[in-house]
Amino acid sequence: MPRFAANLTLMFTEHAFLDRFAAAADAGFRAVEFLFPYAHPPEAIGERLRRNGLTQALFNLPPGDWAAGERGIAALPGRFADLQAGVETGLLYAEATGVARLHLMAGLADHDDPEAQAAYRRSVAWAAERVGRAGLNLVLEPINARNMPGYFLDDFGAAAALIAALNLPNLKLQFDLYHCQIMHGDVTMRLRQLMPIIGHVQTASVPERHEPGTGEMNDAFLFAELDRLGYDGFVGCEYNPRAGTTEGLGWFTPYRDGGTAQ
Ligand SMILES: O=C(O)C(=O)[C@@H](O)CO
Ligand SMILES: [Mg+2]
Repeated sequence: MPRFAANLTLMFTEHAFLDRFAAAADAGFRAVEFLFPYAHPPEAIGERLRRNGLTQALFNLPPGDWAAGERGIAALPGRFADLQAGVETGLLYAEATGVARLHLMAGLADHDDPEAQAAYRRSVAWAAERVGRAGLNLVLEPINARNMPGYFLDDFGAAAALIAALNLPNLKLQFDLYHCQIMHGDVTMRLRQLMPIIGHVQTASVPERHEPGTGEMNDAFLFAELDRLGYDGFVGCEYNPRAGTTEGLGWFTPYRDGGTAQ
């Protein structure tokens, strides 16, 4: 039975961010994820988790200047000091929340540019080692070009090749089912092939990025496949509710009160 994590950046937006933790718990979620916690003090996030009996499944390391259009800085030459500072900030929130994995965004860069490739490899290696010293995994997520034009990490094979090349025990793949379908298709076979390096999974319908079961994929089949493959992590619900978060949770009924993954 997959352990689903409500994505509080996209779900329960009927409430202020810090009130979404209670809304997710009231809806039956036992875990949450979000893109960024940095607008709030770490203690406030930790307190909401404890108060609502929630596990923090994932969040992203600081992405640079998001409002100015940056989507991560790991592949941007000349931003290594910013990358290092961002990891230290992320670790403060990791300590406050007890999260076991952090996502490092690559940024908007040409994936064929040797300087961007070198910057990214250096950033990933350093960040993985640094978060590893705190007992955490670092995950890398390929993102499709429709949602994020120009994003550096835009291929599951490239992500898997870098993870293999660096061969770090805490460096894993963030397998977003939505992106895989859009970029490559063949989702079940890629899950089977990449399962040994998967550190986090996310779900959303394709092409609209709504609730599971509302798009072209048989999402329930994929969730069962995760069970068949022995995946014991979280599945982040990174979707935009079609019409009200709670109204759209019918898909979740068979999975409510999932397990206790860390
Ligand atoms: O865009 C996605 O998909 C994500 O998982 C965001 O957190 C950006 O990485
Ligand atoms: Mg994702």
